[in-house]
Amino acid sequence: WLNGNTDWDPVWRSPEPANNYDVIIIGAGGHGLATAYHLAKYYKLGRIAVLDKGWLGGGNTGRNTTIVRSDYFYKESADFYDHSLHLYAGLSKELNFNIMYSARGILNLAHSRHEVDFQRRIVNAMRLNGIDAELLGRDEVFKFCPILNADPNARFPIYGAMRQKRGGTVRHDAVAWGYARAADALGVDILQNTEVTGFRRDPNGSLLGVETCRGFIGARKVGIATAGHSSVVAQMAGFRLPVTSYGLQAFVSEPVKPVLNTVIGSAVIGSYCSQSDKGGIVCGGGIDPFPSFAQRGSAAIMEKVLAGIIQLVPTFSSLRLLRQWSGIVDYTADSSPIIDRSPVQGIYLNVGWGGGGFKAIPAGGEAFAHLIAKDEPHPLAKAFVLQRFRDGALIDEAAAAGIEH
Ligand SMILES: Cc1cc2nc3c(=O)[nH]c(=O)nc-3n(C[C@H](O)[C@H](O)[C@H](O)COP(=O)(O)OP(=O)(O)OC[C@H]3O[C@@H](n4cnc5c(N)ncnc54)[C@H](O)[C@@H]3O)c2cc1C
Ligand SMILES: CSCC(=O)[O-]
Repeated sequence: WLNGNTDWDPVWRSPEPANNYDVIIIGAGGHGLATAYHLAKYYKLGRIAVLDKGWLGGGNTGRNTTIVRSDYFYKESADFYDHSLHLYAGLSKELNFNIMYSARGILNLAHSRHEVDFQRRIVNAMRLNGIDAELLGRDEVFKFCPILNADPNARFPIYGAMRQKRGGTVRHDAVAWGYARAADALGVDILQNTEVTGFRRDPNGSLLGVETCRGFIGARKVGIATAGHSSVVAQMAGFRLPVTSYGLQAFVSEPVKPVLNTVIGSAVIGSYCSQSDKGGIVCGGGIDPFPSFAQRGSAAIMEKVLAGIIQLVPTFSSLRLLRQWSGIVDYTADSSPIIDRSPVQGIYLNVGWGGGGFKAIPAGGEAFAHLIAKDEPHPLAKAFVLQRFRDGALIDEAAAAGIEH
């Protein structure tokens, strides 16, 4: 149906596993699929397979709140995420698939003059890094987003906001589907329902391939892009990672007419939301305060996040909640990712994105493919290495990495 013929034409194949590949990527989320696409298109690295224990895009890439932005504090992060945002702007054309990038802006609200002072410092730091951040005064905020609570006596009155105009939203499923279709068309085998259960190495410790629920599959290079399960997969290969997995929830209301023209969030309140193209108000907040591999979440977080949303937009109190879900996010100590070789020769890592890796998928795929193909870090990812946790060269983006993360 994609190519105009009448009988059903799959958007991607469902091949049987080959006996071996040149590269196996574990995890058919956005990062894994984007990596395979880059390896096939730009490095022509022979036989490539992406394995997923479930369905492609069924992990965090299909469960997130679709925000993209690059308003990070440190230069290493700003350069990386801004490159990703620029890639997103051209991705529909690159993949010939409408990923619905909407540069509707993102507002980080300030609720005191002290917060405004703090945001002024952050905006200046971002502008020094070339990021289009700006500081809005109170009146400018309500002119840009009229539905916000303008009551000066509110529990959290709005004093101003930090805005990034190029921030906004992207349709998350479309990112996974677009990369999957393009990678498949380049000959990448996407093996869904193929759980990796272990690694096989020869007596000298050299990597031979992966054990899966569909048998052994050989490969000399394996990339791990399994987000919340990255520590589980790393343990199969015999090493530990400095990541902890938590549940991160999201919520969507019943669909309503267009009322919210941008992304709004408040670090102090711990809630953020935007309106999806289907009309639902998509809400998110902080992680569940305990490590977990359960893709559900606690009611306490739901109550806290939704109470915060109603603070920001009181009229949303009349909305009915349609659905709640959760993903498992892998957090590092500094809320920055790990794109690096692992301690095991031939195994590579693209993990640690926590609650903020959707915006990084295009650049993450490019950087991870570069690392696997050339066995050296991508220029934009040189700082995101494991060694930083030993020598303390952390890139602490906990504040910029989203709400209460
Ligand atoms: C509720 C929520 C809201 C979020 N909101 C945003 C946002 O607005 N903006 C943003 O930038 N980021 C956001 N994030 C974070 C973002 O979604 C993730 O960082 C990003 O999607 C990670 O992509 P990935 O490809 O690394 O992981 P995933 O998409 O999770 O893919 C990993 C895949 O690995 C597979 N896998 C795991 N173990 C195995 C195994 N043993 N064998 C085979 N396959 C395996 C899984 O099935 C999964 O499909 C949010 C996350 C959540 C949960
Ligand atoms: C989960 S918060 C999303 C983000 O990083 O903007």
